[in-house]
Amino acid sequence: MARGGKRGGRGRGRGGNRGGDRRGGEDNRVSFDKVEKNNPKLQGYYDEVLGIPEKEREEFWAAYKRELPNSFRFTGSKGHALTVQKKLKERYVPEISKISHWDGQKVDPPVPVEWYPDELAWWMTTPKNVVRKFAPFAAFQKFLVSETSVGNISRQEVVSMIPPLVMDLKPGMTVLDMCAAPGSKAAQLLEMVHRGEEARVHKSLRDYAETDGRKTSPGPTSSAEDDEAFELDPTDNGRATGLLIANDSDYKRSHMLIHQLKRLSSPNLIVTNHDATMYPSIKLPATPENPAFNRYLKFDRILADVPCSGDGTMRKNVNLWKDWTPGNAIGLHQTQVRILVRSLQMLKAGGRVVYSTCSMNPVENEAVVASAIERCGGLEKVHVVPTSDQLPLLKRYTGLKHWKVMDKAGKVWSSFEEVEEYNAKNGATAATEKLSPGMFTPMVSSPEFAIPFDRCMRVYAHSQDTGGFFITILEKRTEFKAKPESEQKKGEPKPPISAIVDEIESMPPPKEGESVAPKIEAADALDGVFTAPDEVAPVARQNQENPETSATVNSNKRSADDEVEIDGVMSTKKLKSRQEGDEAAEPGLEDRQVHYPPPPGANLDATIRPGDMRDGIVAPQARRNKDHAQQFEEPFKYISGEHPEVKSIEEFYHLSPRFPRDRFMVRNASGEPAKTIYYTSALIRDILTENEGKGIKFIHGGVRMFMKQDVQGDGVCKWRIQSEGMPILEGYVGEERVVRLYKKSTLKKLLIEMFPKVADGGWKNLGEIGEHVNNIGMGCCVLRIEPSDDPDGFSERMVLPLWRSLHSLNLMLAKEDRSAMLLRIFNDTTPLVNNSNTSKQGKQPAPGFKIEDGEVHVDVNPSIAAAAPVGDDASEQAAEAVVKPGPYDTIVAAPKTGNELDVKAERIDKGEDTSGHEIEGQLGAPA
Ligand SMILES: C[S@@+](CC[C@H](N)C(=O)[O-])C[C@H]1O[C@@H](n2cnc3c(N)ncnc32)[C@H](O)[C@@H]1O
Repeated sequence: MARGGKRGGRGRGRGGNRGGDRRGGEDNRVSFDKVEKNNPKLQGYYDEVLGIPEKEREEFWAAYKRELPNSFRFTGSKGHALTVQKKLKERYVPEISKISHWDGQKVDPPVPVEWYPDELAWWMTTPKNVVRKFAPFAAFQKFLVSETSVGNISRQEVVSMIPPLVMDLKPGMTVLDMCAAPGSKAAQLLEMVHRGEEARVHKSLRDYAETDGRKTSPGPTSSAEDDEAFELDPTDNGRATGLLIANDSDYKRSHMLIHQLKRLSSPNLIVTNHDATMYPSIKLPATPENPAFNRYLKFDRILADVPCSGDGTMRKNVNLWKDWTPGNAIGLHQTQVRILVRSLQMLKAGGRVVYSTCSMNPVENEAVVASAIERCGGLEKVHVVPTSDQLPLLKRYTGLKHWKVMDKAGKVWSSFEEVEEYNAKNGATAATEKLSPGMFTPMVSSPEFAIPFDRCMRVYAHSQDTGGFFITILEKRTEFKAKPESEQKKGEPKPPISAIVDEIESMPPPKEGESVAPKIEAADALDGVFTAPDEVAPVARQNQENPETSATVNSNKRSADDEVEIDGVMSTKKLKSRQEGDEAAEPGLEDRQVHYPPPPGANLDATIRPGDMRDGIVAPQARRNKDHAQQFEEPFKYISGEHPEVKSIEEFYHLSPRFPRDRFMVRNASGEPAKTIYYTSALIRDILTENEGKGIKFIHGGVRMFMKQDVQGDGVCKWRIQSEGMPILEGYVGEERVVRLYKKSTLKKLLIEMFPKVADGGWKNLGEIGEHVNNIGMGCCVLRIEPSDDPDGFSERMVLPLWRSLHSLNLMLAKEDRSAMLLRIFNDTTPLVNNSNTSKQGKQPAPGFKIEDGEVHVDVNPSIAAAAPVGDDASEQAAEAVVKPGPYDTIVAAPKTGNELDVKAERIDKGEDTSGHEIEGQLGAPA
């Protein structure tokens, strides 16, 4: 597809509706055009160091001056996503191809990104906000929004898709994403952890169907593909056994991450909130096969997509043209090295870390790779993996072999010796004292020690109409002891203490009766810096060193104040002064402009948890200490398979013995199932259990499997299956609670009509399922939509939760999911009909909402707005900030334009007599 200059001009012409937003917010396109795209310092430096051939330079800079194409990705691990991809090809591409520009020229429809496997990534030249606002794109826009909200599509910039693709991640692996928010790459990684799972589980169910006396869905009895998929992760009846830990040090961004990843309903995911430079070691339980007392989790794959100056994103973050300063790269270099070193430490030998930035500056790229390799013991310990055979259709440049460094005052230096000479002669300046040897091209005594920078990948805007990116793959050859940072300067934060942990971890377990203390002393001696009180010292130590990102306890409900007192580490007062001190002391902070900055208003108390906002009142816990309230997390408590509630579920749903009973979890201190029962993989259970109360900040884990429901009638199970847990559980539910549906017309009726009547002969209007649902006992059941050859039949299999109440029936689906399915399967946008009694009284705004001038407004703390990434282009995939206030299942605040958010709140209908509310509104973010 011809890409390049034409799209910018065309987009401008088609901008339509410019400034026509109801709140008069400024159109993004206007601001893109307004910013002057000329910066002699930036352009001069990159012309000098990047080695772009003279004849390409004009094209190079011209590309950075255009807006980015609009791109999105289908969720690879989900069968539905492929159906959605088919819809794009068969319905929307032909429709878009008919749209013309004002000059009569046809619009370019979306096309697959040529280098992305399986046509799962697509892009189009028409800019995002033209698609959003220009009427002929309305149906396509609706499709994108609804499929994004249900997790079948992710909006993501194409270069950002590269790092996960080169990780060679295989099902069954343990993976860590060090800096994961807002989560577009983490979503890709999670999809890879689950690759082949649907086919594997299906095969396993089929293999055991006869033994277990269960029916499986129609379809081929076995396929070579299924067998192949099975081999990828064969244990645990085909369920994925791998793990993704997605981490981010920014609490609010971590919640964006949770929202992004929750759409994938993975029981193999944990989200943590730690400073990656000191990422804590995660303990594993001793097992009969592995009795070591000090077993720590090591990873097969780690992504270090580090905070960076982000100048590769100028096409999106247009203000970088005027705000760019070389001090940003200088200020971030050290943190980047630390994150990479910590990543390498936490890898298994033979494991791989992918290091990436969206910056072009060698100080953040090749220099970081070189410094980290050097600190980890050189090329003998860490291998730079060749990349020339990866993604052959992706055009890229190799890494730089030599580079110069621009200091924050704009002076360019060739070597650190040159800086030292200058300092010796003239005295160090504020700019030169920030430079360190690791930022420069490494000097090597012999060619075999030379880092093969040609294996690094550099992607530039002009090559394939993308943003800029840097990617390197490192493989850990053997364990090593990282060298301490040599150039520790006055005022810089202490080096990570992680080295000591590695020493402790790699020690043999104590013999019976032997104390652990000598091991720790020995480990202390190795580093000579720290005294580790026990094997979990890293976390406690990190909490002391970095109170800003610490202080969560997982075990019980305590305020942060309590926590500090109970831990006896520091008083609140001390903690506060330490925080202030830390902030002031952090080098380079004053001139550092980290890409992906906190969203506007981030210093507000932006963290709202369940209950916080009920009736618009901030919960006492959140009020008590506004700085620390955000750090409270409910504990993760596993419940026994023998628990009476689990037994009641087992009995009601006739659960197969093949479904594990030892992975159900609740999130409250009492450990009793109150409202929700979650499910996790076995490895996640081991991790959450083994590390409970040890200070690791787990902020998300588990898929909601059962929700408690008010029920009428004897023998009705009060635990309904949540739709996100349905795909995991459904194959193991007994026939007694299964309803099968084959006709599109039946499903369409169930999607459009909420609570269709069953009693008083109403079942006769429900077609093929009428008789069955009339006779089935009350409560939750599994609706299996089976494929068939019938002209009114389905080509794909689907499973949905269904609720049978005394008089009626209801699909337990959020309205947005119903609408998305109606659109996808029937190309239908019919408004939904609610047959429930209370809904007939009209839509009543629930507490926290008000209607003004015919518009519904969400009466929420402005911090909701602060949590949303307004103007934060990092969250390319329509980043939405989700909070969970009051009685609502979801509140989604999505960036609109300027300072505005679209806010949508939804409560999923539960049972017959409670009507749901779905209210949309707008919320102005604080100026
Ligand atoms: C480049 S962004 C990551 C983008 C993300 N990988 C994605 O694909 O959506 C860098 C992230 O690093 C986080 N961050 C900054 N410093 C960090 C640190 N010391 N430890 C962990 N995360 C950090 C920021 O909050 C930001 O979310």
